[in-house]
Amino acid sequence: MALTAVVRIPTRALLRPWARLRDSALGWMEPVGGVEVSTQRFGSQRVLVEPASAAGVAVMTFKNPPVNSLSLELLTELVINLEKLENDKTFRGVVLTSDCPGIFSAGLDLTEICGRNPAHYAEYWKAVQEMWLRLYLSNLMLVAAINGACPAGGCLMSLTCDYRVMADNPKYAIGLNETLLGIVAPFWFKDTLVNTIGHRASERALQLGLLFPPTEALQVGMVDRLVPEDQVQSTALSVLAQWMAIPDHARQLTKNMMRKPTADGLLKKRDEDIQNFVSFISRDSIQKSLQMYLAKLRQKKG
Ligand SMILES: CC/C=C\C/C=C\C/C=C\C=C\CC(=O)SCCNC(=O)CCNC(=O)[C@H](O)C(C)(C)COP(=O)(O)OP(=O)(O)OC[C@H]1O[C@@H](n2cnc3c(N)ncnc32)[C@H](O)[C@@H]1OP(=O)(O)O
Repeated sequence: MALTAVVRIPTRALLRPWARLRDSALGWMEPVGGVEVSTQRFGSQRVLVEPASAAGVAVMTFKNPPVNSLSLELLTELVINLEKLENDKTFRGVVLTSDCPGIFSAGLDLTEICGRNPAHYAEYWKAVQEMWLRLYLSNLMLVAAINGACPAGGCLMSLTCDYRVMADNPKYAIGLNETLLGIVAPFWFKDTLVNTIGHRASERALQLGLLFPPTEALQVGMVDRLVPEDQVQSTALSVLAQWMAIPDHARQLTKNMMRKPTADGLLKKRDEDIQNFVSFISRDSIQKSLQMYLAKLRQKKG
């Protein structure tokens, strides 16, 4: 079924993006000559992209059941869809969210880093790096609508966003819990956290592998806002509407100025980071820890 519709955004609003917010607030919807905005839903098996009702905004929904673990396929699809949005200059902001009830993302797919061969670990780690670099340096405004549990790689993904809205449900937790699995968050995970919550709080959180319930996550600055579960996405969209009022070029240059030095840390030594990861994850002791952790997860039900 064709879902394409075309909305026309006046050229003056594209030249002055902040005018769009004001114009739409005034109920100005007249289709006058301008640039075509596709409202077509696109995406792939595990990543759905839907234009939101506000012009220039899309919602990217992860649907990799049961827990949105970041498999190689999901990572690849995420990057491809993000690139599509970036290449389509009509989009300025994206909400990232999940289709898995109660789970934003369970983080890296443990079956990708457990019981495989070094070539697979290298390929997988490159995809993890790529996901982080693309999201962290994206020119788009990214808002995470965290509608469930958000450990480890899921937390990292949300930390790449410009703003985080989380469901105020004490059952959910967010954090970089790698040490609980007997593994170590790489330096760029650490840097992303430090840039968000500061050095001391990061050191404590990383050493203890803390998973913060929503209220504590808000207190420490890991998320920016808590709302009832059914308002997570709508709040994320209204936050984006506020950010849209800022001229893109100024906001993008500012974002780049804040983030590029951190990203450069990895860009300068991607291959070395891959080698470190492969040799670390291939150790027998690490593989044993991961197998035990996976077994515990699987036993939980039994
Ligand atoms: C010196 C340093 C050099 C280099 C750096 C080295 C190393 C760094 C390496 C890696 C960094 C990794 C970061 C990560 O992201 S690791 C992943 C961490 N994730 C977690 O700890 C989350 C684990 N999952 C959970 O806590 C829960 O599943 C939940 C809270 C997300 C959801 O709970 P539910 O009760 O709703 O669901 P479950 O019954 O627990 O799970 C359902 C199903 O899914 C499987 N599963 C869960 N999480 C994962 C996962 N991350 N990967 C793969 N599979 C997962 C779980 O086993 C169940 O499977 P079955 O149905 O039983 O088969």
